[in-house]
Amino acid sequence: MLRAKDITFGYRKEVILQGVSISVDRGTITAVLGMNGSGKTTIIKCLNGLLKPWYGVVMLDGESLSTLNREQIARKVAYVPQRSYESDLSVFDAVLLGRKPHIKWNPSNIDLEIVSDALRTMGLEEYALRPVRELSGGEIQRVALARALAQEAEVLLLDEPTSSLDLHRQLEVMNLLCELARERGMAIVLSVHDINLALRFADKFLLLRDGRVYAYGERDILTPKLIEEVFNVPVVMQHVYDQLIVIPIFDARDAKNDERSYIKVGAGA
Ligand SMILES: Nc1ncnc2c1ncn2[C@@H]1O[C@H](COP(=O)(O)OP(=O)(O)OP(=O)(O)O)[C@@H](O)[C@H]1O
Repeated sequence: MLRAKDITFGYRKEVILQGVSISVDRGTITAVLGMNGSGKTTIIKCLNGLLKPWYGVVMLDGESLSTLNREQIARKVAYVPQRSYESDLSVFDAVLLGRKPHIKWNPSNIDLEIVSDALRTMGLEEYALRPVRELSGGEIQRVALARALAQEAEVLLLDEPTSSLDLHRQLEVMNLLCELARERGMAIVLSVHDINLALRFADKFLLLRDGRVYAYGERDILTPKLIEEVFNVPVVMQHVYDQLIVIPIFDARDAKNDERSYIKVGAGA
């Protein structure tokens, strides 16, 4: 559905991404992982055509993104940025904006129904008439997700979609994304810092380090050694209730030498 080949991109003269390739199939979730500044947002923006790669090509359903205009892209690709906007619009109108690529003159009853469905799915019905700027960070993040749902795109690109959500909402949103992938066949790419959330819900993993692909593949590529190399933190991986989890470990001797490198996760870790 969405393929990027050998993407190289930089801001001004500085190279940020080098030779990044990714292939996203319908019905799957790909998690993009890496340290702060490794290029996760940048690759997601390249996949959406918001940034034009210096080299390489992004193909959307067999067509090069560079040959499509914003509206053609928006009919197929929805993008939820990391920092969602604060706006004077009501929640309903903000979500209705998701229908823009489909609306000619006025929204039809079908458009309004789709917006209502998206609000319902994201648990936002009671907020429909409130201005977005009065909502909490997590509520605004759900508005952005509702708008992406209303867009009815086949590809969903999400930049840290769970970063402002409480534990309950994180699981709710990730389960919803799984449902969208499995039942509607959407191709989903998300950047995420919570490696355990990624492990639990994603099918494929793209690990970036300094703008290059350090590893790319299915769950079996994620080993403690690889995670340590990418995040510079030693970890162990354990099964808990059939769920593989990553636990950062604390080495007192090394931490004494370099406090920045290690994260303490609690006694006995
Ligand atoms: N508009 C910009 N102009 C110049 N440099 C930028 C711009 N946007 C990002 N960068 C730089 O590009 C690099 C990659 O940024 P990017 O936002 O893609 O990283 P990220 O992996 O998403 O980081 P984070 O986990 O902190 O969100 C960083 O060094 C950042 O400072």
